[in-house]
Amino acid sequence: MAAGLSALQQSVPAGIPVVDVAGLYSSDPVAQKAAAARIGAACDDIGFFYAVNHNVPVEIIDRAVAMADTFFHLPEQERLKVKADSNNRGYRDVWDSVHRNGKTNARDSFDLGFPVTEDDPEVKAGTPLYAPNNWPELPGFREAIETYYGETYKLGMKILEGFALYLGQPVDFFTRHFTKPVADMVINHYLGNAGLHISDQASGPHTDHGIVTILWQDSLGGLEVMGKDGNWMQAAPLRGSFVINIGELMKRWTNGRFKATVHRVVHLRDMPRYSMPLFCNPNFRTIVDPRDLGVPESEVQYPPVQSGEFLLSRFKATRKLWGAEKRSMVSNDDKLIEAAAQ
Ligand SMILES: O=C(O)CCC(=O)C(=O)O
Ligand SMILES: [Fe+2]
Repeated sequence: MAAGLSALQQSVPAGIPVVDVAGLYSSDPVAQKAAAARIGAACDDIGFFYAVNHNVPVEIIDRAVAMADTFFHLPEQERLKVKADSNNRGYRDVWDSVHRNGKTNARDSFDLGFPVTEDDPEVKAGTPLYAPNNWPELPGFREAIETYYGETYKLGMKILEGFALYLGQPVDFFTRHFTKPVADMVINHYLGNAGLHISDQASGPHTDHGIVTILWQDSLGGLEVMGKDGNWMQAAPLRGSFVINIGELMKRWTNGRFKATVHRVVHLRDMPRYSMPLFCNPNFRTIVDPRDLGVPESEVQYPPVQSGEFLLSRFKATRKLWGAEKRSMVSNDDKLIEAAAQ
């Protein structure tokens, strides 16, 4: 069963639109364009929207969450058997991700990527960010998470088709760069602990690094998005929806037209919170250049970057496993992030 429009009846903040994406799956070009127009308008405006009618079966989401919960209840020594290296595959303990104020984010996670094998040419060549996934010996875990990954990945590709239509490009303008994508998924487990202070943010203020994020969050809330007025808006959980948001690479590709908006997670409750973002990023060597979208030379705000190198620079600035000491964002939004982190 796909998640339905009943979600629309639930309360969501005025600044974050709810978009019915069913048109993207239609063979009718009018329906496709209409969905793409709503998606594009949201990305031009705040860079965040809720996607409903997205074709990801709720049973697959529920199963992934249940298996994630089982994994995070394993004894720490079991979780550490699949400890992540600097390829973002496996278990990352609370120590790894650092917040702007020097504190660690109050969460641990399980990370995986687009499936590749040991004998994949990129893996053999040692290209960063390509590595086989690092699965725990937990019956049912791999199957549930791989299935979830596959379904949300399909949604990500549909959304990229919507972006292409909206921007007047061939439908595969973005997806053609996703033959071996650096599309990492993270299962976030926010510890939750009564007595945490607001500065112990579960996830400090940040913008996402890549093209587009497909985020599932549980029913506890805590995700906050910075509004244009500088105030935080609660991105309240909307049952059956995904939160979709634009990252820095897509902002660059669209020459600043699509917004990569600062967000954070504040979770001060005495119970764990789960979220599962899928970060849709293209093949490592994709060149992200606003001129490809017809931006005249004189108006180009962002020089071309190689997607993989750009992501690496961001990981190095934010993750201890990659050498970061204190979060220092490589972003035009640095001032905003600084202000938000006070
Ligand atoms: O947990 C959430 O709701 C958001 C997580 C997030 O923003 C991220 O992992 O980039
Ligand atoms: Fe994020």
